[in-house]
Amino acid sequence: MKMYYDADVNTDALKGKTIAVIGYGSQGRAQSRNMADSGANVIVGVRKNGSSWNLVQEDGMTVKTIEDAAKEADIIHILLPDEIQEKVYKEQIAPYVESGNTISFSHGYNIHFGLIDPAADVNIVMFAPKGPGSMVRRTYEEGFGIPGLVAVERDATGDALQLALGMAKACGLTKAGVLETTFKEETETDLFGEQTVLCGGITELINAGFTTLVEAGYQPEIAYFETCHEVKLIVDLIYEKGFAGMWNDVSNTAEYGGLTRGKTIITDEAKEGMKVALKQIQDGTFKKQFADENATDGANLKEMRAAEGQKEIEIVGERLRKACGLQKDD
Ligand SMILES: NC(=O)C1=CN([C@@H]2O[C@H](COP(=O)(O)OP(=O)(O)OC[C@H]3O[C@@H](n4cnc5c(N)ncnc54)[C@H](OP(=O)(O)O)[C@@H]3O)[C@@H](O)[C@H]2O)C=CC1
Ligand SMILES: CC[C@](O)(C(C)=O)C(=O)O
Ligand SMILES: [Mg+2]
Ligand SMILES: [Mg+2]
Repeated sequence: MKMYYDADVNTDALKGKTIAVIGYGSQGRAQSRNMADSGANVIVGVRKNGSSWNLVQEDGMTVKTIEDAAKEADIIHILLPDEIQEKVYKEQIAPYVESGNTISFSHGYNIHFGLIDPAADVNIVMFAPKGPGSMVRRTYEEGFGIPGLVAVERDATGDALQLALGMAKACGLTKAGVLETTFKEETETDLFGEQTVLCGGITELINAGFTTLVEAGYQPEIAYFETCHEVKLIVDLIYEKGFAGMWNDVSNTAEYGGLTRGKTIITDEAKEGMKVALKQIQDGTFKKQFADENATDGANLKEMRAAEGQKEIEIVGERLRKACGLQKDD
């Protein structure tokens, strides 16, 4: 394992460099503000008719069209949704990329799957915060950072790693530590994590627990507290102290019940499903399915999104979060 901290980054790694952050969404907004607040020369490239354009200006950052930002930059850090990066890169970025420039990402998807293929005299790097944009910004404002990953796919100029680390440091990540990886490893593990555990797995687990209790006649609000609300509090314990720290903090009853019953819920069958999901990531099946989905303008995704919003747990949850002051009225 190779971990980089603040002290491993050359102090002048980004000296004289202009960084164009392309996209001002979850990661783009957080990362560009952090880097600018750290003293880096950051410009933001977004489309003129989109909602980000005004937001960049309201935040006091320099806004440009994607083409102008790409033209001006030494480092082009692409933080657009993965599914549109290929088109925007080909049409609005690639024509302006010069020899010795750096193309940077926070997820290896488009490079690993061969959708973006910069010229041979261009660096290809990644630094990826291991968490959502809101946390990237919040922890930076608190004087720390979240951990991240760094990878160099191509070092054309001899200083590609330091450029990536310079940006990671400016975002606050090297305060917590940045682990070296490859585009392949980051892409495959990130997709696996979000599909099977972090996003896909946990929502299905929570909803299965919630509906089991409701169908058995318990109040939905009680079911929500037990199967959803407390998840964060228990995961916070695991986040801070590991499984052992969590088991130590909960009652002996919970520890005994959890250790004997957990395995009967997440059985070998669940692990077999995880293996299938991993295989589909590795052999390109998922990439093809996602591309086909995007070719229909996300028709299935829109339907699934709408169905999620209609779930009882979402309706009960919103009411309860507002009643408890955990969520503000819209
Ligand atoms: N979300 C996260 O927390 C994490 C994301 N990542 C990676 O970071 C990258 C960015 O993800 P994320 O921040 O979620 O992206 P977002 O979906 O939040 O990006 C939104 C931004 O993209 C712009 N955009 C959307 N469509 C277009 C288009 N057709 N043409 C031009 N601009 C467009 C939007 O502009 P407008 O306002 O004009 O629509 C907006 O500025 C991805 O590679 C992702 O995998 C990595 C770690 C965590
Ligand atoms: C877990 C989802 C994620 O991979 C992330 C926040 O790291 C993403 O793609 O948004
Ligand atoms: Mg991730
Ligand atoms: Mg991801």
